[in-house]
Amino acid sequence: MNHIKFQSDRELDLIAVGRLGIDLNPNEINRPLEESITFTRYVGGSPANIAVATSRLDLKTGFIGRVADDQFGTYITNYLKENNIDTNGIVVDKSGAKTGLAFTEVKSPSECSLIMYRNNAVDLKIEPEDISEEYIKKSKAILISGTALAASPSREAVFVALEYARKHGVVVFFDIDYRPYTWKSEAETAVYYSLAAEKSDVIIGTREEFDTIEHLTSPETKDDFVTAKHWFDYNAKIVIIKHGKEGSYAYTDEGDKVKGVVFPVVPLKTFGAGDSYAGALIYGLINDFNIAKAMEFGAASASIVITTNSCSASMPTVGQIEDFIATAKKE
Ligand SMILES: Nc1ncnc2c1ncn2[C@@H]1O[C@H](COP(=O)(O)OP(=O)(O)O)[C@@H](O)[C@H]1O
Ligand SMILES: O=C(O)C[C@@H](O)[C@H](O)C(=O)COP(=O)(O)O
Repeated sequence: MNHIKFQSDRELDLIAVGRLGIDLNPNEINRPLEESITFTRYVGGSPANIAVATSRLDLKTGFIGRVADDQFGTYITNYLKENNIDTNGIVVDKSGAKTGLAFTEVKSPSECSLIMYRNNAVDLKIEPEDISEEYIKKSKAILISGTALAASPSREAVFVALEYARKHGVVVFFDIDYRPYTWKSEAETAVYYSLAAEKSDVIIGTREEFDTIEHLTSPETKDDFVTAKHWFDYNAKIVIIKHGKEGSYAYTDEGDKVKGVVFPVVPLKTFGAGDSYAGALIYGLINDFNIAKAMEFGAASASIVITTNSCSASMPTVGQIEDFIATAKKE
């Protein structure tokens, strides 16, 4: 049991809003990117990864976003359909904007980074008119990903989605998803992230990401409890603060603090942890798991995904997560 109130009479469980991109992961790893020659293409973009995760976990998942009017846009849309994600909220952009690319670097299992090509990125062309109130009211929850706040018209579209969600009792998950190269200034980042976080029910981020969005209001904050309490003063019911391989903490507006378990693994790469964690956590909360169990699902999903060379493609099923947890508990 958890205290998030999801409307039961909804066609969809989750609608993700925002970035649909492409990950290009090197096949030659454990070396600098300049020494990688071939890459494997995957659908990427944090909200896309999370949508694939929740759909793989049998949540009825939709998406609101824009794709480029080219082969990559076609590939992404087809991949979502193949993964049983409703694509009625996806708009083919005609402006000539291009799909955001994320080249990942795996210098070592613990030294991973991204080089992102996001000039004229099509995901930031999403417009307020792309947001359908009728579509959003069909869902139990929406996922907002912070990078969508980085530029107009995407920024305004997100706030329209937030208004519709709150109007129709749709739970708002806000994954901070801070990608610095997309933003112009720390102040602008903090303003728009704060405005969105104030309207959110569940906020998920790393310690560093919370430091970024609290840059203006409480720059000295580094304390998880102080961070969580700040957001409870608005609409937050749960604040999840992730700490990498040290695990995660959940704070509730009812005064609970829950430490998330970690499943130690030897990672192949570290990226993919956050999105797989978020997808499985959302699955758990929507299925009325208690917070500890939802976090356990998230941690297990993350540990599974970081032992692979991809993010979206390796999102696990419920059975895979349950088997992983059962095996880990036997060891
Ligand atoms: N090296 C690791 N080993 C095991 N679990 C990990 C590791 N890194 C991350 N995780 C799990 O994934 C969750 C999210 O990872 P984190 O790195 O904090 O987020 P992000 O990927 O968004 O930066 C963590 O809370 C933890 O449960
Ligand atoms: O969000 C992006 O554009 C990059 C992702 O597609 C990529 O898979 C990634 O970095 C995911 O890492 P995570 O945020 O740690 O899950």
